[in-house]
Amino acid sequence: EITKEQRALIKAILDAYNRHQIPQDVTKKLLQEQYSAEENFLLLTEVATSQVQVLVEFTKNIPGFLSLDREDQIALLKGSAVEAMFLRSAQVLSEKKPSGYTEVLEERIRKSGMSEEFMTPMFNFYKSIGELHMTQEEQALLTTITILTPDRPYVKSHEAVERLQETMLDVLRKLCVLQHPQEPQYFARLLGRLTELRTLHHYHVEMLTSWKTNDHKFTPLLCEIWDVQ
Ligand SMILES: CC(C)c1onc(-c2c(Cl)cccc2Cl)c1COc1ccc(-c2ccc3c(C(=O)O)csc3c2)cc1
Repeated sequence: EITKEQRALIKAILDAYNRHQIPQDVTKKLLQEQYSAEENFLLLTEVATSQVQVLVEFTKNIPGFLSLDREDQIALLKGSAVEAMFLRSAQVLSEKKPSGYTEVLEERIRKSGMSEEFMTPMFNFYKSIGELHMTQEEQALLTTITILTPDRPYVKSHEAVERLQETMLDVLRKLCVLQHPQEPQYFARLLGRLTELRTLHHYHVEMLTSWKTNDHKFTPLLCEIWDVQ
């Protein structure tokens, strides 16, 4: 019972999701460079910065996003960047056919000078995403739903964002029923991941502080989007 409009919406979001990816010359470095806590941190910072740029381009292609209040668009991007990056890195780490990035990315995250306490929840999340075997459409829609979360700090037109998010939730719910007929709880499990993302987001604020105290530098874009420095 997916309508024609909803099919068009899925296509638009999936196309945007596939079109906007980190350039090869950036991700390739993860495979080539030395392994040291310093080098790993620098590489992850470079990749995260590139991922934020990709995220901004993807978000601009979410139908309806650009008609939101301009300041709300910024508030949604700032509020969702970390969660969208957890989702993206989770997809890379849980690829069935390891793209070669899977191992190196895990290794570099584990050895980037981040305190141990964040490893467990972070890698539990990665495991729980892997177990879902999400399709491309589900990954793209879940990222979209995360971005369109109305209760981010400083969002003024809460209802406008909520309406957009509900449109996407409705599409995702129908898609889950279609693509996972044997798993009636699948949609609920996906939404459970969004709750886990919020928790990781809270951890991430402390992660940044622990890196900062060890005098780790971020890029201007990351400082801007994460309100650090
Ligand atoms: C500033 C930095 C030290 C940092 O702080 N918190 C986190 C951070 C961490 Cl450590 C975990 C989760 C979220 C964040 Cl923000 C990070 C690193 O963030 C990342 C962002 C994005 C990728 C990422 C995306 C796509 C791809 C692809 C692909 O698309 O083909 C191939 S390799 C790859 C790698 C990895 C790490």
